[in-house]
Amino acid sequence: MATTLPLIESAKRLAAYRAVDEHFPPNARSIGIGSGSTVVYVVERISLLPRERTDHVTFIPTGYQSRELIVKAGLRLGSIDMHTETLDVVFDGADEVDPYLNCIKGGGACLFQEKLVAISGRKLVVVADFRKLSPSLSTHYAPGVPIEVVPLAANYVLSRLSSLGSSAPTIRMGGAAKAGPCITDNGNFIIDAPFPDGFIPMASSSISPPRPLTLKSIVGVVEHGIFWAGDRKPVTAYFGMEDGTVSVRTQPHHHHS
Ligand SMILES: O=C(CO)[C@H](O)[C@H](O)COP(=O)(O)O
Repeated sequence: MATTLPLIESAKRLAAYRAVDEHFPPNARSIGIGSGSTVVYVVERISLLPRERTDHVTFIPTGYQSRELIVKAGLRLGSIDMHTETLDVVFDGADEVDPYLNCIKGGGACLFQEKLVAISGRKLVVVADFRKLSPSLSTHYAPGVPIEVVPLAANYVLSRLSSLGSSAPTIRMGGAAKAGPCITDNGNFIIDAPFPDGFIPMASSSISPPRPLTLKSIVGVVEHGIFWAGDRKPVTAYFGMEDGTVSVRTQPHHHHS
């Protein structure tokens, strides 16, 4: 394991640097900054740009971690609730990405704000390493689909998810640093809901399949971590590969709405 860690970190960094180099607009006004360990390198790259390219840009975070990254890099912090203008671009990580660039997100429990910021952008640029590539959603990322729920409704949502076909959905725990459940930046719980292979249908970029939408109609579900490429503006994904290259993918079909 000691030898694979630097490889993965360098894969993340290569993907993030290339994504910034190709998508940070010359006259940027506002940029969304997502969450996770890969986005750290996005902010690192942005902070290396000439100040005149970043001085007038407002950076919109997707949670506390991302807010701290922006502040510590000396960049100008904004907030999605204060911001009405479409963001030029949103950079974010992902837990699993299928060939249509549909994603599972929420491994870091930030999926609600990530989705809010992603839909507020003109385009989404995903940065990840090769481990995130997946032929079909919910086959590679073992915990399944992260779902943010109002705490009072957690048991009800668990039972609804089981009857929908999720195998052993669980409330995410805080781990060593927190007794009891993981609490999101919005004060909610996360349920991780694994689904059997094929449950989440492979969708082309223009179709939002009906089944996952039923997740949203469960009382108590705030948001789920399936990011349909068709729900958003164009998506481009940068994957740092094992051989040191970066694989750039765009949606097979672009729909401009
Ligand atoms: O969705 C997320 C947080 O909710 C992250 O973007 C996702 O977990 C990827 O993180 P990392 O870059 O550390 O693998």
